[in-house]
Amino acid sequence: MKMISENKAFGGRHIRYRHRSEVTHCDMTFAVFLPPFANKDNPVPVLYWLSGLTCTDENFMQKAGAMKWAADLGLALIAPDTSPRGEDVPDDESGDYALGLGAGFYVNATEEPWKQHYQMYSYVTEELPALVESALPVTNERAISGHSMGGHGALVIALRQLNRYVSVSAFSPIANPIDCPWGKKAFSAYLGKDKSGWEDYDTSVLISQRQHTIPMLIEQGTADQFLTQQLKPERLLNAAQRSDTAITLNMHEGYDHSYFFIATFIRNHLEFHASHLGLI
Ligand SMILES: N[C@@H](CCC(=O)N[C@@H](CSC=O)C(=O)NCC(=O)O)C(=O)O
Repeated sequence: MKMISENKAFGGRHIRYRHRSEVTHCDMTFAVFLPPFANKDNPVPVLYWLSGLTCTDENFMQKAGAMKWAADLGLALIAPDTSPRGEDVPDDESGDYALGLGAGFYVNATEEPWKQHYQMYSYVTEELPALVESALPVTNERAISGHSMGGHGALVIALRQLNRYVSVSAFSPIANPIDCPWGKKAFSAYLGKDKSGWEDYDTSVLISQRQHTIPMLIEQGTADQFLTQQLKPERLLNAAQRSDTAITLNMHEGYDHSYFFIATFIRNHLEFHASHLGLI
């Protein structure tokens, strides 16, 4: 694991690393924020943040305003990239930002030409935590959150990886990817035309299948340009009602899909996770 940059921030450290991934078969970059006083004698719990379409590890750290609150709470932040990258890594030939580079959708692709590199589910749930927990002053107490495509990823991962995450939250998640244009295009490419495997990566389906007990917090702006065509948050409420699962979905008048919305409410989410991680 090679350090790319290190900057002091809010008394802690923002560091970017690059490493060879055995899972995605390419070099991967991720960012970490370590709060003040995190060291090998005092490892701290982690919030994993999954970003949305077109993002890298940088968007969240630079735009969300999360580091100040993470410093105060004693919480580490880890922000992986949103897809594999590199000369050998395929991209969408038409240049659609919702497929290929920056659009890994946190699935393990089964189809050519994607499957050699696009293994983001395994990367985020297995390889990256193992790496950071062995190399950095963090514990295996984990929470997970994300935005849009990353909100979808965070929810799916928390619902499938029982006991690996104590809490999950999301901003403007793609709630039912098997039934929206972004999700249908990505899942067709990565998972194939046979839709039987798609439901394993769909939050609304996973919630509807059985009662879930993991604490779940979701924010959604009413002025989000992707609200009705791509995100469909009402599907989460319908699914939760079917399985008697408790979720909190806060609708916010006038907020859009941007990081301005995330920055407005990120403190609540960090405190939500910190409370479940035993920090407050
Ligand atoms: N550039 C596109 C819009 C892409 C976009 O809005 N990306 C969002 C995530 S969308 C769902 O996953 C994002 O987080 N962008 C990065 C940022 O820093 O804002 C367009 O032109 O419409």
